[in-house]
Amino acid sequence: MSMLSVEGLAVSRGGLPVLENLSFSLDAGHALVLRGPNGVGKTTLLRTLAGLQPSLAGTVSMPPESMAYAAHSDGLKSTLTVRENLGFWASVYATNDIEPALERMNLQSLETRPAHSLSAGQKRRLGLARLLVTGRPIWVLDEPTVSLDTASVALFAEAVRGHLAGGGAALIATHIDLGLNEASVLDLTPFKAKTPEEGGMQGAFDEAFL
Ligand SMILES: Nc1ncnc2c1ncn2[C@@H]1O[C@H](COP(=O)(O)OP(=O)(O)OP(=O)(O)O)[C@@H](O)[C@H]1O
Repeated sequence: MSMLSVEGLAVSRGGLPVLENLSFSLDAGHALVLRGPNGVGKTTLLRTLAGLQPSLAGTVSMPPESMAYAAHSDGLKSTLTVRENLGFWASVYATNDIEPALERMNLQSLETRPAHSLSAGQKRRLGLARLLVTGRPIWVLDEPTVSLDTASVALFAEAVRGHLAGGGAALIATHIDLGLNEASVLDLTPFKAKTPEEGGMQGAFDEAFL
């Protein structure tokens, strides 16, 4: 059964249509990676799914309050420490235990540091740790690995695997190889679009390896 179902979706940015006729679904335990060149509309699609802007057409179905969205910005409170930031988000989402998130994103040694004093990659690890305290099953992630070093990318990929193994799902726009061999790919590159007759779904949904 699908956690997220998108049918005939059309999205716009700055008043101009960007993508149209997108249909795909995301099941529990699965990850879908969004690919496509700069400007094709990945961020616009994710913003629309997250409810930050209206669609032009189509439907998006998911259980209420099931999505956690991580945009380009880390959404951190700069004067709060790492631990306080996660505690803040845990209170927003009414979840309790932040220890697994601290551990999973390797933040224990930084927990007393104010967020403004962190490096870009450390901030990004904290921003991603926020996902773990939301308790939300559908992760929608826009370029989550920006600023991360190789070890942190692997840490993040492991966190995604853990999330999927726990029955969650993830939609991830990324230009890099996350090493998630089990993920499917939705390639938005216009010339790569396959017709249903060629074996593709609407939106050029294509089973592939990363
Ligand atoms: N704030 C904005 N106002 C108007 N147009 C915008 C705005 N942000 C993006 N656009 C335009 O909307 C289109 C889709 O942009 P979008 O950011 O969704 O692409 P993307 O696939 O996420 O790109 P990237 O890989 O560079 O992040 C582009 O043509 C872009 O120039």
